[in-house]
Amino acid sequence: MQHVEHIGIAVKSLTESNSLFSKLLGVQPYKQEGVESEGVLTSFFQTGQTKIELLEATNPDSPIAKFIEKKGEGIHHIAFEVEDIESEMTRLKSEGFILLNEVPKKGADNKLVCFLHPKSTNSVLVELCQTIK
Ligand SMILES: CC[C@H](C(=O)O)C(=O)SCCNC(=O)CCNC(=O)[C@H](O)C(C)(C)COP(=O)(O)OP(=O)(O)OC[C@H]1O[C@@H](n2cnc3c(N)ncnc32)[C@H](O)[C@@H]1OP(=O)(O)O
Ligand SMILES: [Co+2]
Repeated sequence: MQHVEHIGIAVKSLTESNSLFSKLLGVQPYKQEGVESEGVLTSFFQTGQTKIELLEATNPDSPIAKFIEKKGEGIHHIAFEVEDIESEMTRLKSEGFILLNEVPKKGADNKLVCFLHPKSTNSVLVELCQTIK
């Protein structure tokens, strides 16, 4: 695992939270991107080497909608940059971590991603990200 690539924050309104985080961070989001497969609209802020990813659900079945329904807005996941996502997935699986997808899937911000089940990571939803070259 390399650095923390982004921290994912579940929000009800991207418009409102974009404004709040722009004030908080002193920067504007550098991109907004929908990921239909996840039922999310994302907004990214660069904060040094790491990013803040705000996530709004675009349908009621979205993991973000379910999260907010159960827990309200807040930190949703931590994403780590990895060099080779497939070898990292193999390594983590052999270490007993539970992969939520067996094949890397297309995420936002030009990444291939995989998620680990929180029950195998001390209740922290972990995302692996590999930059698509
Ligand atoms: C990929 C695009 C973008 C990117 O960066 O590129 C994204 O980051 S998209 C982010 C949204 N997508 C995902 O989160 C995909 C992975 N998530 C899932 O598969 C589910 O959300 C899952 C399995 C984590 C939870 O599924 P579900 O909500 O259906 O199950 P439960 O509500 O029963 O939860 C089971 C258990 O997990 C706990 N939980 C749920 N979400 C989280 C969370 N974000 N962090 C920590 N723990 C979480 C929940 O409380 C339950 O625990 P229990 O003790 O049984 O109550
Ligand atoms: Co993410």
